[in-house]
Amino acid sequence: MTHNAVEVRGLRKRYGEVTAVDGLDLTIRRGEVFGLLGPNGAGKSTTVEILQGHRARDGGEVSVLGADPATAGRAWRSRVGIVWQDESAPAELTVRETVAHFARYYPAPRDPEAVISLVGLEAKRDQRVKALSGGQRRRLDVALGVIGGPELLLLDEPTTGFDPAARRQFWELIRLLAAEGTTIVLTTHYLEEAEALADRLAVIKRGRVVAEGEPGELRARFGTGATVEWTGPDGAPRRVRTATPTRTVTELAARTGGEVPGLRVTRPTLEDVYLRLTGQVTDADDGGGDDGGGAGGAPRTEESR
Ligand SMILES: Nc1ncnc2c1ncn2[C@@H]1O[C@H](COP(=O)(O)OP(=O)(O)OP(=O)(O)O)[C@@H](O)[C@H]1O
Repeated sequence: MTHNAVEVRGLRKRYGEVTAVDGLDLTIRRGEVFGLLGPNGAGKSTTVEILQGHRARDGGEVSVLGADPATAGRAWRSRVGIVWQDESAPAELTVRETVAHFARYYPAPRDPEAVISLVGLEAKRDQRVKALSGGQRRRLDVALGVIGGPELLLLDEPTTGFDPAARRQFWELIRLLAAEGTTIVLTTHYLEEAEALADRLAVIKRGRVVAEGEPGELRARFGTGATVEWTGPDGAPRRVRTATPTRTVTELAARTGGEVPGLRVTRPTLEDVYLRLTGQVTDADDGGGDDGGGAGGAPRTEESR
């Protein structure tokens, strides 16, 4: 019996010639919110579909709530909540009818009215599904994902197409569910979403995990150093990446005899770390190292990587 909600070792999946998942390892603890990040085609949806038991794997070991999703039965299924990318709740039913209808599929469902309130659809409870906005529809999808009272909730890009306010409201909902003890796994392309929600996250590239940890830990591990920018004596912008920004600024200040024009010191964001980890930005793109100096140019810097 494992205390982890999800354990994946050496997972493999091919579609014909395409290797979608290529030896993926993942450990997701009970009670945590876990984010899966990665560029288009990295293998996130395939992985989530395998965890749901909706896609067969070609190799590796998978345990979800202590069972293998490939062979787990109905009782296991009722413990796992799923929010599909394209949910198709019956359009003619009202919100209340839809949630009550889905509740009947589960042995111990949550109270439909409470779930409608939880996802913030009280005001729309008697509205037909077809009359809901995209964001409201997505909330209904989440309501259907949690109506069975799942221990684990799997969400594939839940906030795609949300406006910023709807996204914030959705985050609150995820936090609420997490506070109630639900383990949550979500894929997202929004770095700020991963940072806001995830206790831990994994960055996937070409079907493998290239980094895993707490958002702050990943930033600290892979995003060391800082970028110092200023305006050179010729008026042109200068930029260096350095592990010792204070020293760089002190040297610059000594050189300019006081205020450094246009000075800006920035630390890498999670997005910077992510783009480097997935190879979508290189150090060179990112102003890494000595930029060549020029008149009154860059002070000597220590490379951070
Ligand atoms: N049903 C399928 N048949 C054939 N190839 C597929 C199928 N589903 C996914 N693939 C391929 O497998 C790879 C991984 O796809 P997957 O959808 O898992 O990635 P993803 O990380 O979820 O991408 P996105 O961020 O674009 O949703 C891609 O190259 C994709 O084209």
